[in-house]
Amino acid sequence: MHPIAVFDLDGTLVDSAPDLHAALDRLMATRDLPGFARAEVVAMIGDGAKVLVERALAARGLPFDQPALDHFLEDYGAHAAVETAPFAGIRDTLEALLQDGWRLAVCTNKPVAPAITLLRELGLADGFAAIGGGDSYPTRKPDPAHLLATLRDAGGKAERAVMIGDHHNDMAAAKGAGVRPIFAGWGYGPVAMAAGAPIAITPAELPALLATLRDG
Ligand SMILES: O=C(O)COP(=O)(O)O
Ligand SMILES: [Mg+2]
Repeated sequence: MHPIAVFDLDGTLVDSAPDLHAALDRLMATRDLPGFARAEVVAMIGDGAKVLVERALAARGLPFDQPALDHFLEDYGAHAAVETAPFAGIRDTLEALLQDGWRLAVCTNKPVAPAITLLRELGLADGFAAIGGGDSYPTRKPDPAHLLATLRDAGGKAERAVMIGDHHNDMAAAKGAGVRPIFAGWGYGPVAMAAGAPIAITPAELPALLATLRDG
């Protein structure tokens, strides 16, 4: 069975904060509310679109409401790849891992529709055996069932997999699933979120790091 490298999306494969930020600011503008600084938005990312909108509204003293989420999803879905780009070195790293015999998958809390749109627009979608979104299965990260379902769809199993992510949700899902975690030090999460997992400072470190895990 293939070894599988499962990647988180936002903050790990792609720097998606600019388009999430822009869509959130447009949502706020529809309600005559002020927008956010990038650092504020980055700190709100990690638990999917609903929680993102919930956090943005809460920051303005408002409760969650469904029309706000619907507006955000429609707007973001149509503008997910305007400024969003893969982090430096990601394309080469994915290519190197495929060459090394790794199968690749994505496990993201972003809803699966914009996740697929985004990966397609960036020309990355074809490399992945499975893309498990935040609404693809009954639960999402940190629930290990999200990662295990993604692995199943990719044709792999936990013992031969690694999970690369930038958030404590990624590390928790990996731990719970019995998958070896790697913390993406280039992403949005503070390094304390690594919680003891090996840390890669740049994507270029991954092929060598994963080779030690596969062979070790
Ligand atoms: O959409 C989010 O909030 C997080 O998405 P991620 O799981 O790809 O980091
Ligand atoms: Mg992330």
